Amino acid sequence: MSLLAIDHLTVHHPGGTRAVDDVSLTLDAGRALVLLGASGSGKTTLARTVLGLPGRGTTVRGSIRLGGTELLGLPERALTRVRGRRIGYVPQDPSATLDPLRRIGTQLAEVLRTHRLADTRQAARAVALPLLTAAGLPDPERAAHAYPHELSGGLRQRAAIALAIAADPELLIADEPTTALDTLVRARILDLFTTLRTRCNLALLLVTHDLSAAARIGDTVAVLEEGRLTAVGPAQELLRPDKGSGRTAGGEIRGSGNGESELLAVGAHREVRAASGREQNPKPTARTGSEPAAAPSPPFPGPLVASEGEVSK
Ligand SMILES: Nc1ncnc2c1ncn2[C@@H]1O[C@H](COP(=O)(O)OP(=O)(O)OP(=O)(O)O)[C@@H](O)[C@H]1O
Repeated sequence: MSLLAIDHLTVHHPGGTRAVDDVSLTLDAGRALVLLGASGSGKTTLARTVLGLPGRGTTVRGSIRLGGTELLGLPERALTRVRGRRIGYVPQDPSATLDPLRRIGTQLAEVLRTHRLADTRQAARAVALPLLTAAGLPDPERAAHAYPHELSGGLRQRAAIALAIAADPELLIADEPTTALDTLVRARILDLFTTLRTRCNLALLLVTHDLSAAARIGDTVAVLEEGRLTAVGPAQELLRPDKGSGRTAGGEIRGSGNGESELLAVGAHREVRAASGREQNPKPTARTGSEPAAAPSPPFPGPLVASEGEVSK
């Protein structure tokens, strides 16, 4: 049984916009699923619906099961327990989850105590430092004492990731978590997700409009267009440029819609061009001050960006 099973999910926003249209996907423990699509394609609505936060006045149909538990229709109190405890959330802007007025360590301790994973301040502190280390903060003691504004953008996002994984969730949902970061830091944060997923058997649902981020995360990619699932498949297949043509298979693969890595049919090509030198996928680098070194790059053919009007914003 898959950890996450989304079945025939349809979400209407007030006013009638069908943001998610009959989407079925699955995600297993320890695996990654990248939701890739242009602005307005429904990625955030889908991810937030899994979190139980589709938005006021939305109509949701279908099914979302986490480890066999149906999430749709759960009372708010039960959903609150699921969020944080079973599903961790990393937003684009870490200030959405970090309180600017409290130290990082205090915020981590609160999450641990809320979910009854630590009874005392001392116990919470004992867990907080390894969590900050796991999130790649090079000086966890300092980070624990810091207020969010005292950390660089990359380290702040790592602190938000530490908060998201504090309760040892089974699923991590990250919505454009690297969009605000520069290219090098972006690669390192993406590699951190891969490290967490493989070391902690954490399933990752990553929302992005960025093909290079999708390629770096790898595993399975699901392409959304106007709320519909138009392709599902392994990143290596879906994002690989055809030899010499500069196109990917992403536009020509029709997914089965059930999240399995099966490539069923061939249609029109989606044009993709290689990035310029400045956008090159960064190679692993030595530690440079505040940011720890990146993990080795995944075996993808190189940097990719969508052509104008396609999957990039
Ligand atoms: N609260 C809302 N009320 C009405 N319509 C909404 C609301 N939120 C989103 N929408 C609409 O739903 C559709 C999907 O939006 P959504 O934000 O899920 O897409 P997205 O792919 O995440 O885009 P982006 O990358 O720009 O965030 C869009 O047409 C959007 O205008």
